[in-house]
Amino acid sequence: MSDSASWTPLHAQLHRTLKVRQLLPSGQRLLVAVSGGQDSLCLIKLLLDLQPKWGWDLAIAHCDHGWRSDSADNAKYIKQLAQFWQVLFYGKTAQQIPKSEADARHWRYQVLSEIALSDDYAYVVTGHTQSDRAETLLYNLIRGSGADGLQALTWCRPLSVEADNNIWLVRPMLEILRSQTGQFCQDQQLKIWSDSTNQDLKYARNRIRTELIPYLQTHFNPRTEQALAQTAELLQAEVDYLEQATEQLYQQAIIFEPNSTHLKINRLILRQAPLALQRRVMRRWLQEILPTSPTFEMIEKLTALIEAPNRSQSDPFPGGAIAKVDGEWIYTI
Ligand SMILES: Nc1ncnc2c1ncn2[C@@H]1O[C@H](COP(=O)(O)OP(=O)(O)OP(=O)(O)O)[C@@H](O)[C@H]1O
Repeated sequence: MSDSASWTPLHAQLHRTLKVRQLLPSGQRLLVAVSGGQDSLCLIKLLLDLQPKWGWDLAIAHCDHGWRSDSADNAKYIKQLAQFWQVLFYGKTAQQIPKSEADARHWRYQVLSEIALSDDYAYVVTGHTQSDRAETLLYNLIRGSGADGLQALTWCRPLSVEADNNIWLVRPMLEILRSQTGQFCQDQQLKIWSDSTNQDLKYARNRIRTELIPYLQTHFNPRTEQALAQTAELLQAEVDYLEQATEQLYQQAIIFEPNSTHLKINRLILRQAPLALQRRVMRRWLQEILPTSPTFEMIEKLTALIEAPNRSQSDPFPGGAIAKVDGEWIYTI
């Protein structure tokens, strides 16, 4: 613990989570993503205080999207904090202002990935909370997601799906509420850099946070955030299990045609499997052949071919591929 810090229940909670879940092993180099909001400030302060116990090498990364008039001052503030804490600071400014939240996120993760790769950080750590998890679950539920989207924010995942670079994105605060991070910053007298775009109700996520969750808390369940996060936690284990079973079934049922890029899949093997796995295998197959993510309708059409009469075929998928039934096989042309 640093000199001025005292051990609070939140320190103990994070320490316990890190131990039980083995999220950030001792002695590792950690790149902590700090926006200046209450969650990531709470995260970095807790990690700094726990550092003597774990022996990590900590650094701070801040990404300036440039989309608020106070963006540069925000970045400067984080740099000053890093200097005060004597922690290495990486500040990156977007060359072009991102057009959407999704673009901003994409750029941010790319930047974090590049820093981690070039300066040898095996872990990038973010301040996502239990409240974020609950909101993400609700957001995805309303948009019609399956269990995969509802598991909402996992504790740990590879930072980049494309590159095999062994950098992990870790979210150690998924059991800590936003109300707790706010209280912690206040108790520790940490100045929060408030993000005016967080109040903008044109962003669906903000409306879920400021209107929908409080409504659910008042009228249905005061522990709405915890309950939704718990659902996400349960679904995470179930999705892991289903994905393993899917992979096994896929490998049993699929055949790669020699001298061709075509794949064919065995209907008799798939018929033995439950619908949940049939759908997942078909999604997996479509992910191989389509240029875009498969939709629910596409997966349903392909799944229907498992029981369809011989010579049935699908409508063209994006990119032009068609699936056809030939006896015990479904193949694409
Ligand atoms: N500008 C930034 N610079 C550095 N880290 C950031 C920045 N913005 C967000 N983060 C990191 O990401 C975490 C989540 O932030 P926020 O909820 O605003 O992002 P999000 O885009 O909703 O999340 P996600 O990236 O999972 O979709 C923060 O706690 C912080 O660790």
